[in-house]
Amino acid sequence: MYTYIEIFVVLFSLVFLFCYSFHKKRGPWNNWPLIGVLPALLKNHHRIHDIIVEVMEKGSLTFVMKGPRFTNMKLLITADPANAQHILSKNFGNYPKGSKFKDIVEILGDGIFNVDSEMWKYHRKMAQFLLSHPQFKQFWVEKIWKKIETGLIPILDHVAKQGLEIELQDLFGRFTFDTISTVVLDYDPRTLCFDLPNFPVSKALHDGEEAIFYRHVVPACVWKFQKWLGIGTEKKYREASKIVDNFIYGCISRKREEMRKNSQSNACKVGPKLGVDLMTLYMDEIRDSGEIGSNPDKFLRDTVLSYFVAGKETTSAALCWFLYLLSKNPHVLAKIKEELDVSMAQAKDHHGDEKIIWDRYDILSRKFKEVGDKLIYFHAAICEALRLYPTVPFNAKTPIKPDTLPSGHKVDSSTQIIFSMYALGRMKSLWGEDSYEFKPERWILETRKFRYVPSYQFLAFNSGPRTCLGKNMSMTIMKAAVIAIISKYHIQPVRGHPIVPDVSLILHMRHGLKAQFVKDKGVLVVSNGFAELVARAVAVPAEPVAPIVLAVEPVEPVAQNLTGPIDSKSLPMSTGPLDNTCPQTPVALDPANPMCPSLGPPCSTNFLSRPTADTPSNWADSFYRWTVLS
Ligand code: HEM
Repeated sequence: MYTYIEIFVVLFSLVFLFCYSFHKKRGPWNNWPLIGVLPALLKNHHRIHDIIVEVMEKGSLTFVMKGPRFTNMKLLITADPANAQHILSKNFGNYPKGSKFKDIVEILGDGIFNVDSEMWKYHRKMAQFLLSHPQFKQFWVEKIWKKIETGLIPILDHVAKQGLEIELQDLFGRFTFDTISTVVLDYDPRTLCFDLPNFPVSKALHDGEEAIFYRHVVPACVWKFQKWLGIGTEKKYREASKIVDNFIYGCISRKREEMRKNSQSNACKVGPKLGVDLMTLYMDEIRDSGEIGSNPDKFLRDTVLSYFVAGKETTSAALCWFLYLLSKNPHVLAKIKEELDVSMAQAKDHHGDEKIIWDRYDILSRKFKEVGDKLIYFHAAICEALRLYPTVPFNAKTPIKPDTLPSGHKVDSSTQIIFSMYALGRMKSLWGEDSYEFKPERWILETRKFRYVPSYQFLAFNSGPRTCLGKNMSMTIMKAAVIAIISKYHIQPVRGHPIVPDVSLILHMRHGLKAQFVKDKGVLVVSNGFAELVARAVAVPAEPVAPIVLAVEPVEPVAQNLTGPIDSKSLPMSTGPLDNTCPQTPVALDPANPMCPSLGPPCSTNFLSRPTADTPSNWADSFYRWTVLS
C-alpha cells in the first residue's frame, strides 16, 4: 500500500508540474490548467485511464503536456491509430526500446522485451520458430487442460459446494503462473491448490512489476538514488531479482541434469511424438549458436523470464475482466454457450458419437482443436473484453531522430510518447457511439465471419514487427479456462465489491474480483418481459419421472434488451407461478407438460417464456439464476 501511495504522490507531482507549465494555446486543458485540471485529477486519481479518455473525447486523439522549462520534457499522449501505425510499423526503426527502457526493466536482462537491432532479430526469429514448434504446441495444449482439470476445477467445485467467496484475480494469477511455468520450464510450482500457498517467486514478479512502474513514472535520478541507497521499491526490486534468479537458474540446472541423464541412457529427450517444454527446445537450439554470448545460462534466464513476464499477468488479468464482463452481460454469456452447443453438436455428429451425451466441458476438453476455431462469437467476445480492458494499457516510445507524426505533432528525443491502449479502445470516433458497451457483435460481419480490425486500432497485442508472439497461446488459455468455468458454474460477483482498473503496468482490478460460484444448470434471463431460459447441455434423464423443482432467485438487475433474432426452434415454456416478490420460492416445472420440453434430452436449445397476464411487470430487466433442486 505504501508503495502505491508513493507512486501516486510522485505521478501526480509530475502531472502537477506538467499542468503548471502547460502551453496555454494547445491541448484540451487550455484554460486555467492549474486550478482547472489538478483538482479534478486529485479527486479522480484512481480514474487516470478514464480521465485520459474523457480528455480525448472532448479534444483530439493526441495531446501534449510540457514539463517545467528547466526539464525540457515533453509528454505526448495519443490514441490515434495513424500515429500507432507510423510509430510501430512504418517508421519502426526510429522508435527502438532504447537504453532508458533497458535500464528501467533491467531485471529482464537481455531478453526479447529489452533488446533492439540484431539481438532482438535473433530473439524474435528463435521465438517465432520455437513457439510454433508442433511438439511445443502439443505440450502446452495438454498442460493447460491438465492444470484446468487438476487445479482450477477442484478448487471451484469446492468453493461452489461450500458456498464460499473467492478472489478470482489471485486465483487466475496462480492458474497462469503454474501454467506458464509448466509450459516454459517444465516445472509446476503448484500454487493453485486448496491451501493457496504463498510462492515467493510469484510475489517477487509482482514486486518487480511494481518497481518497473515506479521507475517509469519518476525521474531517473530519483529511482537511481533510491537504488543506490537500497530503499523503497528499489530494495524490493533487488530482492525480487535475487529470488527470480535463484528460481530460474535452479530450473535450468535441473533441466541440464535431466538432459544429461537422458543422453547417458540414450533416451531420446524430444521423442518424435512427445510434447516438449520451451526451455528444452531452447537448450537444444542454442547449443551451437555463437549469437548468444559466452554465458548460455544467462541467455536462457533472460529468455524464459521474458516469457513469464509476457504471459502470466497479461493473461490472468484478461481472464478476470472477461469473466467479470460475462457476469454483467448474461445475454452474451448465453450466446457463447449456444455457440458452444452448436459446435459440440457438430463435433458429435462428425464422430458419430451418439451414445454418449457429452457436456460442453467434456467435449471441448477432448475436441478443443476441432471446435476452438469455429467459436467466432466467443473469440469476438474476448477481443471485445480486451478492447475495453487491454491488459497492457500503456506503451511508451521515444524517437531517436526528430519526426512528425501523422497527427501533425513534432517529436524528438526529448519527447516521451505514450499510447493509451485503454483510450484507443473506447474512442467514440473509432468504435461508434456505443463504444463503452460490451458488444461482441461489433466484431462480426453480416456474413457471420470475423470482422478484421487493423492491429494499430486494436492494440491489445501491440502492432507491427514487435507484435505479441503469445497471442495464440493466451487466447487458448483463456478460451479453455472460460469454457471449463461457464460450462460448470454460474459466477456471481460479490455485491458491492468495487471494480476499478488499477494504475499499473498491467491493467489489474485494484481490489480484485470477489465472486461466488454456483454449480450451473442454466440461466434464466428475463428482459423486457421475455424470459430466455438457457439450458445447459447436461445429461438429463431421458424419461423424467418426477417434477423438477427450480429455485429461482434474482441475481442482479441488468439493464439490457435481448438482442438478435430469437431462435426459431424456441418454444414457449410454462414457468409456473414465478413469484418475484418472494424470489426464494421454489418453482415447480412439470416435465410431463408438453410446454416444458427443456427437460427432455439433450436440452441444448434456448426456450422462451412469453409474458402472460400473471407475469409481474417488474420482471423486465432482471436476471435470475436457477438451480435444479431435485
Ligand atoms: C492476454 C494476454 C497477452 C497480452 C494482452 C499481450 C500483449 C502484448 C503486448 C502489448 C506486447 C508488446 C509489448 C512491448 O512492446 O513493450 C507483447 C509482446 C510480447 N508478448 Fe504478449 N501478450 C499476452 C500474452 C502473451 C503470452 C502468453 C506470451 C508467451 C508466453 C506472450 C509473448 C510475448 C512476447 C515474446 C512479446 C515480445 C515481442 C517482441 O518484442 O518482439 N504474450 N504482448
